[in-house]
Amino acid sequence: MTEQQQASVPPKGVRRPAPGPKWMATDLYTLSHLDPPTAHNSAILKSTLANSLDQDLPAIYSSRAFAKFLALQAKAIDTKHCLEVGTLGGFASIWLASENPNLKVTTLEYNPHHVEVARENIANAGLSDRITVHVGPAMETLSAVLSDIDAGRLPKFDMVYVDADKENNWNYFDAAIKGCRKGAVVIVDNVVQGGLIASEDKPIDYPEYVAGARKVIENAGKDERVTATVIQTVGEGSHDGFLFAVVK
Ligand SMILES: C[S@@+](CC[C@H](N)C(=O)[O-])C[C@H]1O[C@@H](n2cnc3c(N)ncnc32)[C@H](O)[C@@H]1O
Repeated sequence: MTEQQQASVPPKGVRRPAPGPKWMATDLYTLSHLDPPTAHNSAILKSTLANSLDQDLPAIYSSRAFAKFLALQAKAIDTKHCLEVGTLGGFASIWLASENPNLKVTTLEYNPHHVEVARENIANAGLSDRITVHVGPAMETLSAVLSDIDAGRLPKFDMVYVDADKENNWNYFDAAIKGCRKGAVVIVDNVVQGGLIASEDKPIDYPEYVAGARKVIENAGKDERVTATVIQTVGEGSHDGFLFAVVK
């Protein structure tokens, strides 16, 4: 191992190592070609992030390339109804709906300030008729949404994106599947945690995030309702990854 490589190895127990310069440069290069400022939704997404920052929301939105991946995945399976758990300022929701004109998003958020900013961003994007934000702890609002699906007031989910309190990953996954159609895709973000899921190193912070990531991976592996894999990612969002499951 060279000195430079040694210097780039993060200290033990770090869940979110600083993004390597090559990861960042690669994201910037690919985004500049595949998601240029002339893209149809570029101005809306830029102002969503700027307004969220201005109103003190934490910068924990999905990375730009990953949010577009979600929107393209929704397009690939002709998603009409997508559930998002964890809205923040609405960045991923706005990506999903702005890229897919026939898609409706149901998104769940418990922080009233995040909800207020998200609704403002969604209205500015002209998407209030297709993105519905439910306020409250997601296990409670999800239960109400599932009742609406059972009663036929809402269509089943074609796609689910879980990105909230990581300790509840499995609870959201398990509950959301009950509202999914066969062939639906369920994506759970941040399940790699800088590789700590496969390490004996103790996380220096948020050990419950690592535990929540392991729990959803281990339970999904035993769950007859789905088939799943995990894809690791690096980039502006550090070293992490997502669980990708298809409902049988
Ligand atoms: C990582 S952010 C979501 C980012 C968003 N998906 C995006 O890409 O723009 C996680 C969000 O989940 C919310 N959250 C955390 N625990 C929650 C809970 N129990 N119920 C509902 N929302 C929750 C947080 O307030 C935060 O806004």
